[in-house]
Amino acid sequence: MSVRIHQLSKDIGMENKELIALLKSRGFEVKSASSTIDNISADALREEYATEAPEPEAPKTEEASAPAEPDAPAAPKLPEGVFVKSVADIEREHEEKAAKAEAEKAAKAEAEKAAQAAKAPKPAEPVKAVTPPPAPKPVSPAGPPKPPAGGPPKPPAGGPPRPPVGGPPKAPKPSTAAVGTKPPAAAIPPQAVVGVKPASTPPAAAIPAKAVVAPKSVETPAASKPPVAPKPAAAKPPVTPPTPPAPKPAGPPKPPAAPTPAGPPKPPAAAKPVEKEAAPAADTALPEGETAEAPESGLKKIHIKPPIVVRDFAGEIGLKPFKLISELMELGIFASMNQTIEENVAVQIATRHGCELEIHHRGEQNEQTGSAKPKVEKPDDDDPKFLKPRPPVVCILGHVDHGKTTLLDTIRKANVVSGEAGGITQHIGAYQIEHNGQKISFIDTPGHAAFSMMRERGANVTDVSILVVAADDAFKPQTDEALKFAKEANNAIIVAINKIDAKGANVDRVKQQMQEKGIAPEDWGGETIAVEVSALKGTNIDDLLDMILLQAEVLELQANPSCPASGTIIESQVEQGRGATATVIVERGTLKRGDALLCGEVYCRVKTMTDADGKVLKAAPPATPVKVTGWSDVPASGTKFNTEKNEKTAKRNAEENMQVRKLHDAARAQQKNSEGGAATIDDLFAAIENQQKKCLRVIVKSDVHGSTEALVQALKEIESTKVDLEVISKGVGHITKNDITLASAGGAMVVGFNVKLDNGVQSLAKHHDIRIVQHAIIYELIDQVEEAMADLLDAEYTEKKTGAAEVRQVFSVGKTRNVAGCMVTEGSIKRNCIARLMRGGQLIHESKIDTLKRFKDDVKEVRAGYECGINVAGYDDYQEGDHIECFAVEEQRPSL
Ligand SMILES: Nc1nc2c(ncn2[C@@H]2O[C@H](COP(=O)(O)OP(=O)(O)OP(=O)(O)O)[C@@H](O)[C@H]2O)c(=O)[nH]1
Repeated sequence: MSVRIHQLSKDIGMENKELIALLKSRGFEVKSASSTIDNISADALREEYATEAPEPEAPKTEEASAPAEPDAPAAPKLPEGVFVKSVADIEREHEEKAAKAEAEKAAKAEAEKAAQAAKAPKPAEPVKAVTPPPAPKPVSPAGPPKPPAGGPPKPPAGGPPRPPVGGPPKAPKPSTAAVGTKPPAAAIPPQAVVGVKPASTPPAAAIPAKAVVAPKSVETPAASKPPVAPKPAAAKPPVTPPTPPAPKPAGPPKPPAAPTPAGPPKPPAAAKPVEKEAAPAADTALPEGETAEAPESGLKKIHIKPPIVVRDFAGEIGLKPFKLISELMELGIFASMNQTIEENVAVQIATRHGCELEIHHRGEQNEQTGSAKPKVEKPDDDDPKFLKPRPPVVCILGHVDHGKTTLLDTIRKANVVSGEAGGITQHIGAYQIEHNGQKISFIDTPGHAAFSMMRERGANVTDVSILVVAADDAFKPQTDEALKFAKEANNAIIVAINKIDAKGANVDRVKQQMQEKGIAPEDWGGETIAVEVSALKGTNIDDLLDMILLQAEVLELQANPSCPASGTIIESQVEQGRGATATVIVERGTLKRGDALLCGEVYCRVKTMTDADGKVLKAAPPATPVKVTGWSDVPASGTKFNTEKNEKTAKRNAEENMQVRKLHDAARAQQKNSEGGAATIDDLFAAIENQQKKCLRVIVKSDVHGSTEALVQALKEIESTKVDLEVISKGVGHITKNDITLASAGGAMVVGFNVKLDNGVQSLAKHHDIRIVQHAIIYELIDQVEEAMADLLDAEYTEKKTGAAEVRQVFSVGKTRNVAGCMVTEGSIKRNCIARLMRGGQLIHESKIDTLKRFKDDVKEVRAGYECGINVAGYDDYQEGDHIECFAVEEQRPSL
């Protein structure tokens, strides 16, 4: 809506020209009386001139009616726009100015303070609170307040300050009101006020606000002018004092929608407590629109636990996995959704997406947040007050056939030896016995060299090592090795000098060797307990047990039986109908049925627990060996296990461990590849040579995990410069059809130790021409594998000199043929054997002997010391003194 100039000039009682000039001076683009200006500006002008117009009449209406007023006639003579101020007006103006100056000061000071809080106190209130200064006339809250001049973009009132026209009434301006309400004015930072709606009609709101903002509001016409009443007001004095807004302060306060810093003031909070409120607001309360989440860093915290899998990580930082993958590619990292990424890469990506990454490693406690994975065991698990005495764990070590199993058998009063293939122990056994009311746990370890790893493992989980030395054989290499393990494991050592009943037993020799090896026996002045026993006859077995308990007492063996169980896998295998089983030693806590265990990449929910005699146990306290079923796979012997919260957690952690391992494998492979790139020429030749080498590929299957390990180790130790051995797969359990399929694909043979064949395996192997070697004795098996390796080599042939003859005379036979008359000087000459004719040490001809005669008869063989006639095929130019040497070619088995 717009208003034409001529209409407006009528309304405000001004000449068109004058109005046009005025408007031009105020920046309006008006040319003629038919030009228009916007309604708001027009209203502002009306208001302005309506305020001024009544001035002359202001001095009381009643008086105005008095005709005899001496000065009255003079008034009209004054030039337009000029008015005369009364003394009171002038005084009031001075007061206002002073007050305003004060207000400005205070406003500045407080505005600075409040600027930070930047929160808009309620602007409406000041207006409301203001009692208009000497309102010259009774005011009728005539008409709705008009939209402010300051509201529209072109505030017509914003022009140069207009000289007061209307006289005194001009004073009651909002600015004055603002002065009167210092505190609010001060508290309101400029920005906060901008856009603030006044208490009256929403659009008009800016007026009081502006008045407050601009201390010079007295001179800011539009802003400072009170809203003008509609037309009629122009002629009459009904000045609209600032009060009008007051009645409507509660009017539609703007919805606090605009959450900009300059957002609307809060309607109620308003005026008075502004100062009080403003200050604390700066510290604590955040302005609306800002979330409490905006910390100083502005980063969202993410807690994550490695391995960092791409898909999970994408979810955490709110990215689509494919987006994350492409970002990783930008960084030169090629990872699929299920692969893991390095921590530093994750941190980099997280930061890029406004997140702060906090990585909690396994077992690491987050001290700050406490949000890391809860510890499996209480920190006070090893607090002395929880510790209770526990049985000793004893291992029996020694050279093969020195009587370890017999000793254990005697101790257990059970015949274990007879059940063993080849009479040797080939896998670890763990048992518990009771002696004098006290328990002792035993671990039996194999003595064969191939099982040194298992022996080492046996020594590492035990407290006491019994070193069995046969009195008739004394210390052997494996005895020394066992001693080394026992020392390294920091075990107490007891030497059992066994077979004292045997013929040739020499206890002193053993003791002598003990002294030489730094474990002098007690009766020789040393500190090592040595017990002379006969495992076979049971001699001194009780003494040995007494000594074990004595050692245990000295060691003060204790453990907390109340905490979650943890321990070590002694041996593991796959058993028909039971799946993966493992013999474990509980080291801390009590293992119970239903417990969830984590062991590297394998987890378990304990299904059954049995002791060495097959007795089912419900709980296994510290130092108890038990066989556990319920494993997800065969756990590796020698690895530690611990109890997890539940099966789900155990499974998840096992999967994580697997991820980590795969990551490491990949990294290692990558490193290997990169190292390969820097090969020297020598490496290249070595590689070519290796390629020319034959290679026997094998799949190893064995009854228990430890035996598989031992067998693989033994196979790798087979030395050969001609054939390599590569184990392409190893496992526990019977030989299956899968093994044959794998062997067929990989060109391998299957090596089975102490295992049987599944149904149909034999025929499948025949069909695929796969060789299977199996044996229950490890060294027999190793021999067979060596043979298989040698079979890959080409046959070797050797020549053996079988005889020699010297040519004494040359005879002609027929017209063209000659025969050498010879004396056999060495061995024998056979027909058809390979012969070399040598002359003066030089080879003249090599061929077969096709004619061998004794006198006139053809013979097959002529021995040394006899004469004979010889013809070497394809040659007849013999000379006296030539030598004929005969050879036999023998095929020899290739050696490794
Ligand atoms: N005379 C005599 N023979 C014994 C004694 N102890 C064991 N033997 C015999 O020694 C042989 C080997 O006994 P094992 O108990 O199998 O020996 P080992 O040390 O367990 O052997 P590996 O299991 O192969 O390490 C068996 O024939 C036993 O009968 C003993 O005290 N006296």
